[in-house]
Amino acid sequence: MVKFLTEEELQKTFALANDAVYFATPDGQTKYYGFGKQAELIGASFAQVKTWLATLKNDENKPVFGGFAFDKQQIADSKLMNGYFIQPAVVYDVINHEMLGLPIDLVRQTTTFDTNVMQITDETDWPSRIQTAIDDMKQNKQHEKVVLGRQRQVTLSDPLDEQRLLSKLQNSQSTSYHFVLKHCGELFVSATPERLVKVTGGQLSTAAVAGTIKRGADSVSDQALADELWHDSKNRVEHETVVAEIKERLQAANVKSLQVPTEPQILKTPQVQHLYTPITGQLASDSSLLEIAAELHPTPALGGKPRDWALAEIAQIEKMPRGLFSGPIGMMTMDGDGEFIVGIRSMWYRKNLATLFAGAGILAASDAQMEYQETGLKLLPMMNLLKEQINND
Ligand SMILES: C=C(O[C@@H]1C=C(C(=O)O)C=C[C@H]1O)C(=O)O
Repeated sequence: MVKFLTEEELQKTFALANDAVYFATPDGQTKYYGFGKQAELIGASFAQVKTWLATLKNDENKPVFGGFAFDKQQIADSKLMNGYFIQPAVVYDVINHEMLGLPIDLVRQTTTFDTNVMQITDETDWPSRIQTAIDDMKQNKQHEKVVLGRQRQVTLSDPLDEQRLLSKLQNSQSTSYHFVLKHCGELFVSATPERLVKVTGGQLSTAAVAGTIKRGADSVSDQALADELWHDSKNRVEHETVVAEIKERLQAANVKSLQVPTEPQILKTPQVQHLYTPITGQLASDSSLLEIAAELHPTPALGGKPRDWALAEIAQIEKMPRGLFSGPIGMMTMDGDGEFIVGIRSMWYRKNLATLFAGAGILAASDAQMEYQETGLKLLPMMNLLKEQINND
């Protein structure tokens, strides 16, 4: 019998492989590594992925992994950020100790460096740019919400140590999903608390995650902040917009037995706490995971309301296209099950340059400076990973 690789060996293999993927869920039910390439699709749309899936070999129910770009804007010099899907040559299902496919040969050696952060560039004019959206929403009541993102460029002294990155990621952000996709020397990394949609045997689960406040220094102040968030009308409206829209779109997609709690819960990450509403239902027999993902994306947690106005605002106010940031990323098996999460708290890395992303829901009642601070907290999971590249253990 072939010995299953240890986590450390899997992380090392990730660093050595040209094509690799890692996907783990916070409920501990899913943890996959994939290496090598059996099939791929570059620049994927929902329709293209559907057609592509039908061409793949189905023998082992080997999953495919990948992500859709947030919108149609293109990043000119990327083979990953405009949408990319891969069926790896081999997939290691860590939870079930199963290997699907044949191990690939990796003879290359990696050299590891102590990688330092050399330079950080922020969009310091972001508050004044988002103020134009706030002013517009004050004037035009039908413009309810737009989620605006900013990017931070971090220049590194040396290449990323991917093995270290994976091992540090696993020990951080325990209430978030972990996703790392590598192709053509580019890496997309996300530690996101937000599920877009999961389907298991026709049972569908999604969630609204919107409305944010910082964490407290101790449990008393943390609870006080959670209470403040839960009772804050701006955040409750922001959250309710997302819940209502998800519900409406699922009903339009003929999802049955919808369960939508009337009041939100609190979801905590180490940096922030969110309003959170889990939503479940039953997929119609003629529907699919991909169809629901296409229907839901972008929810007003990442786009806004009305959707078309918000997408136009995003394209106009944000300086650079988002690529996979806030796009649906995840995995699917050939039998129709799978899970897409929302690619936030994320970064794109290539050639010693990391681009970090964070966004915030903007309403007429928003304060631009506070939203800038909130996005600063949302950049921390990826900043911490970069800082932990330095060998100090
Ligand atoms: C857009 C992001 O987060 C989204 C915006 C939130 C908000 O504004 O309250 C909360 C969670 C996410 O839906 C991000 O983290 O980049």
